Amino acid sequence: MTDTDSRASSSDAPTTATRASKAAETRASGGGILVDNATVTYRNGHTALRDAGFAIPTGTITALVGVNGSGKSTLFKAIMGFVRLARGEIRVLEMPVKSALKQNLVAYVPQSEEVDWQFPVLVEDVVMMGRYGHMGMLRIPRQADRDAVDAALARVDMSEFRKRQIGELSGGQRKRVFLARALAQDSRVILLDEPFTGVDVKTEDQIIRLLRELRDEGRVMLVSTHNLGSVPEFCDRTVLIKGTVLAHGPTEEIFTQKNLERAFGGVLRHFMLDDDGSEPRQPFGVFTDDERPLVLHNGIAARRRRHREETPPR
Ligand SMILES: Nc1ncnc2c1ncn2[C@@H]1O[C@H](COP(=O)(O)OP(=O)(O)OP(=O)(O)O)[C@@H](O)[C@H]1O
Repeated sequence: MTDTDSRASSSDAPTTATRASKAAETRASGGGILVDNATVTYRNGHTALRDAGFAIPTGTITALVGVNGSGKSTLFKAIMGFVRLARGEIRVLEMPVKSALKQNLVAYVPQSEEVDWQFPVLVEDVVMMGRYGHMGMLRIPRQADRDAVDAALARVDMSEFRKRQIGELSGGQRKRVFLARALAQDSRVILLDEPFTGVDVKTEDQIIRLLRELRDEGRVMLVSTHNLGSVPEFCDRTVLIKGTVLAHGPTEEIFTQKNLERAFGGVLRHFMLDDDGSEPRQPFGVFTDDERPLVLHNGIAARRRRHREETPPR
């Protein structure tokens, strides 16, 4: 897909100073994802992403948070090489996007709306698609491919559904199948577009547990989500986006009331409550963009109690 027109100009050529700072960012990215000055302009002239920059290391889960239309999917498309950058650069695992894609290192778990659920295909066939890049031209699966599919289905607890048509599954089951496809691909970088939309809390917890395991295996995950309440629980880092990157870094530093207000403006429902009415007041703030609200106490994101015993995000 080439949804963009190229607007690169000679004045954007990197100077020695910018090259040095980019090298520093690449080191800081720890070989994960580096987005440097990335700008995407669609064919109709709309610039959906302007001079976006952040770096995330491997072995981490990063939330991509912003209002509808802030450029989250556009950023995913740019990392997947579906849209061209007008200027700037994206590097994945210290290589250009093209090379990373060629080596099957990047997997994408799409939003539900992007999938044709009426298309007659079995669950196991969807997961096998993750193996295509490992097969020859004729796409004849070998034992290693079948083993990878079996393992991936087992890991998301969907083995018993393997002969079902994909359209016959619930929303949460469909998400798990697409996660299994990413697992079968054995990619090091996994991009998840709204993995929690339309799934119940139990499935959401299952997905979060799996993402933590993948993080501990040294993979890098970028997760777009409107479930603000879940972000401090499982995302080590956060990228706040609104046409550009407003802020990025460790979630506890980025998920502040001030930053969230910048990212969401008046879009979020935001309540301020006093805890006991005593002076000086210690306000609770509740931000809600979806079914799971984010609770801030003294401007700091609170976590759900039941996750406190688990390994804290790094
Ligand atoms: N193919 C396209 N051509 C022109 N403009 C587009 C195209 N795709 C997206 N846009 C515009 O680019 C902006 C960013 O869209 P994008 O889909 O990246 O947002 P998003 O943050 O993923 O939104 P959501 O949370 O609703 O999924 C929006 O203003 C959108 O209308």
